[in-house]
Amino acid sequence: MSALQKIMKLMLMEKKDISIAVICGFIAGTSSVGLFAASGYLISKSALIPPFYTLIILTSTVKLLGLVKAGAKYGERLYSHRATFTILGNLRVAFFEKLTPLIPQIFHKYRSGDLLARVVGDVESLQNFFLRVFYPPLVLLLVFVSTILFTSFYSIAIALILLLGFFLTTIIIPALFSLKQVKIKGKVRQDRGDLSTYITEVMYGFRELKLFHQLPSKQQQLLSHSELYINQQKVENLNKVSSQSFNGFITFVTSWFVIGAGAYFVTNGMLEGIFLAMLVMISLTVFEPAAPMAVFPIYMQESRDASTRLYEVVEDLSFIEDKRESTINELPSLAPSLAFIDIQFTYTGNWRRTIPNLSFMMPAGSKTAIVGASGSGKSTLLQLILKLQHVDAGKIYWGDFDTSTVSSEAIWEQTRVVLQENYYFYGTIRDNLQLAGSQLSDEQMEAALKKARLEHFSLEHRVLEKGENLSGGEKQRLAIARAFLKKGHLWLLDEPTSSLDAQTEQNIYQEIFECAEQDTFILVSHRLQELDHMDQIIVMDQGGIVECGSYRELMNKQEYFYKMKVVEESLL
Ligand SMILES: Nc1ncnc2c1ncn2[C@@H]1O[C@H](COP(=O)(O)OP(=O)(O)OP(=O)(O)O)[C@@H](O)[C@H]1O
Repeated sequence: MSALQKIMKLMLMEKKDISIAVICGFIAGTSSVGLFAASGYLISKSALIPPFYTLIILTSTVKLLGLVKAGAKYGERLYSHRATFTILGNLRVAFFEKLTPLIPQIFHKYRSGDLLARVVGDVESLQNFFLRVFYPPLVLLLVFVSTILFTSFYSIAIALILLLGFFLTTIIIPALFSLKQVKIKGKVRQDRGDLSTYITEVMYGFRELKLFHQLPSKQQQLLSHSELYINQQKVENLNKVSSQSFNGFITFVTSWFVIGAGAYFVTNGMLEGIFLAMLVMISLTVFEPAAPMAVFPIYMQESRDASTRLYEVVEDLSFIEDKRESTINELPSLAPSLAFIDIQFTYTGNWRRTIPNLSFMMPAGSKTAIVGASGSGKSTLLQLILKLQHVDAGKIYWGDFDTSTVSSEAIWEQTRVVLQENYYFYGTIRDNLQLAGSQLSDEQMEAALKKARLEHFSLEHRVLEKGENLSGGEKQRLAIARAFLKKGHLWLLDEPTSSLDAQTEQNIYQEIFECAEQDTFILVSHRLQELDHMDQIIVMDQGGIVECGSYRELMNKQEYFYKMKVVEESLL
């Protein structure tokens, strides 16, 4: 199924509004033609001084058709726009639902600005698919067929002239202009993507750019991208307007042909003169719904490209193949054992294996510390457990469950996580804590703040975007407070206290160990303090385990861990 067919399927969820819009459009179109036809007939008829009641009937018909046209036009606008906004809403939701499971792998391939351009720009472009591609041709066809049938009762030749005008304005001219538009459109999309990428980079990197005095040059680049985009948009709009104007010109030429042919038929007695004005008026109005056809292929192409761009992201096979069918959506609420069997992993785009081959076991309820040099793969291991990344080969078992068959949500449900970088939302401390559960009481949240040594914060304390108004240590403690409040029996802590002073760190660890007494616990740490009460310590280097054992065992062995410890002690 092509991307556009998928959009069509989503669109047809709004069948009711679409049908009403088409019916109203048809009534508006035919009543408009009827209104002008009746006016033309009325003008001719009144010249013959008909009986008074004939004039009354004709003027009433004209008035009635005027009213029907206005009402139907209103209905058409109302239902077509209502359908459009609902369709856009459905589209955004569908796109987001497909996009979220692909995070974070998606950022290996697409920059956030590009994704933003697709979510905002491409979805926005698709509003034209319904408003200008899908239903106007339907309405136009219905109105035209009925008008041509009506006209052919009076003159087949004039009906044929109208038919020719129809082909020119709906097929030939739009096709010619669309060829030019395809070239322009590609450039516009490219420029829009570039501009959006630049804007997000300048926005996110604003502070660094300022500190490194790079802001003016970046701003200059941004402005030149913006100018390029604006110029391309001008060219694009000029092409659209030229197409519409030329189409309008052809409709007038058609009307002149109708007048000429009609006059000829009247003088030859092939058409009654009283109908001439009516037929000319019909030719002037029947092309009204044809005007949007001038831009039909342009919008058709735009919709096709936009839908392809949207679906190429969410159906990218390099992400999908990682997402094997998950059949288990719930894990037992117990401390799990974890087993890594011959796992191999490489980040997308990296030439070197991040984890060449690794196997080990963590019993249920055990406390494990993972230590090692920076870049040795410690955080990667946590990401693999969380299914934020997927192993290339090998298996990870959660108890008896092969995690490739377990959904990510089921794993997250049972895990309390504090990563190196945590996100803080704009709002209050309460909003940020409620991430751990929306039903949490104030007492529970205040107790968690106390355990994380943040008792000086009230739940109403404001938090700025990304926690800008919190210190590094406060951010870490807030993340730990969230972990205290979360449910789950596996703790994954990645350098959770790296910004804290030794005393606070010790107090918080005490609280964490108390809380996690029955749970499986994994701590990634640079610092080698407080590790003597862990059940096992894993020392990693270049993605592999170089040493493993209890604190005592490793110290007695006097190899990697011992040497790291000696270096650390000498630096303290
Ligand atoms: N998103 C990523 N894309 C590509 N490579 C990555 C990514 N994240 C990490 N790496 C690479 O994978 C390797 C292991 O990184 P990882 O973050 O697991 O190390 P670490 O031991 O946790 O380091 P640190 O102690 O500094 O946090 C590094 O060489 C790193 O450059």
